[in-house]
Amino acid sequence: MTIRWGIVTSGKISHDFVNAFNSFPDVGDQVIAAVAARDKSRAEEFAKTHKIAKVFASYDEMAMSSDIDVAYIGALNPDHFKLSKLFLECGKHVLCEKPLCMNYKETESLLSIAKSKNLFIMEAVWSRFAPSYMALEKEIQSGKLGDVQFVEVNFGVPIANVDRLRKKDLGGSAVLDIGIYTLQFAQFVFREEPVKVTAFGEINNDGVDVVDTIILEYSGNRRAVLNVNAKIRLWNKATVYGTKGRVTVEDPFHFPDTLIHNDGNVEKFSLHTSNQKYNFGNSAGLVYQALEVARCIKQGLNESPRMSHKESLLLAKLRDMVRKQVGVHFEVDDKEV
Ligand SMILES: NC(=O)C1=CN([C@@H]2O[C@H](COP(=O)(O)OP(=O)(O)OC[C@H]3O[C@@H](n4cnc5c(N)ncnc54)[C@H](OP(=O)(O)O)[C@@H]3O)[C@@H](O)[C@H]2O)C=CC1
Ligand SMILES: O=C1OC[C@@H](O)[C@@H](O)[C@@H]1O
Repeated sequence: MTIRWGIVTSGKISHDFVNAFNSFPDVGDQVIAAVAARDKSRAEEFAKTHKIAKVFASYDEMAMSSDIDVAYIGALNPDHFKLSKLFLECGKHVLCEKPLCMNYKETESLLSIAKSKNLFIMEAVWSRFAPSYMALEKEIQSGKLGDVQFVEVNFGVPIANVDRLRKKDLGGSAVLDIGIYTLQFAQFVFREEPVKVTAFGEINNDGVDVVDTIILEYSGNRRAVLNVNAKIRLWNKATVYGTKGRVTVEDPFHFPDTLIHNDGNVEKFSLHTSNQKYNFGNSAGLVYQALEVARCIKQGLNESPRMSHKESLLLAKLRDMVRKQVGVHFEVDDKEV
């Protein structure tokens, strides 16, 4: 069974996703079959660049076609719910860029639509499929660190002036865009809902958070301190501390290629290099989530155990809690889904 992908939008991350896919040595029985954009000429240009066979004049046309099995949604945050819903209701599986939705309400509604249609959907938290994350999980589960007590993560990228980050109507929010990676890292380590969330930050003149400091408290007085910053570049690493030692996930922790183990051993994970031009760091790693999507679809799964629906719901809940404390409110928060 060939898995046929339909790329939704001709944007930067869609470019990176297709580049990562096409440059990977073996994607198995999968193909990038089609693309759709708001404007057909942009879709045609995208298709020409990436040698994609089919171009659709609109998202709706591709959703209704029988030419694709799964949609990759590379749209702006406010359109994730609408477009994922469109493709699900047309019987297509979905991989939607992070954050899956603007808030918990949308996330819950979208996942229930997928369940009712018996279709696969996943939030593209691509970090979870990094080979280095598999090694990190093994290290934590091995007991070498002892009992994990503390996690600290920094994620600072100077993108506060990028429209999709700084403008509320485009879904701008540091916690939605980059803070999600720090939250998912803490959840990857502790695997339980925090008992307390404390957050404070800075908002811009559009009411969008550009800096967030988040403290997650877990059972047994375990904690995570997350520094999120859209104004300046930080040393974007994550460290997991236990009673017997620590492991550091080097910059960029959100898709790392280096782990520094407690004994000082530096473990490297090479990404398939190619002459592709990417918009974002380590984007070659975007292919690993696509391999997982295909695996799950072929096994008839509706979700991936590595980035489950429960996890997406919890991340949405935590983002809503952070936004409430920092003072960021979206119009969509007042709407019934
Ligand atoms: N996984 C990762 O590493 C990354 C993930 N992302 C995520 O991907 C998503 C897109 O980010 P990115 O690719 O940088 O975004 P872009 O600025 O490239 O825009 C993506 C698409 O959104 C549509 N769009 C652009 N402006 C508007 C607008 N004003 N109103 C409505 N639609 C518009 C266009 O679709 P069309 O082509 O159809 O016209 C565009 O191609 C975000 O949700 C972000 O969180 C982003 C970067 C990295
Ligand atoms: O997901 C992402 O990766 C890191 C940053 O580039 C951010 O803006 C983007 O959305």
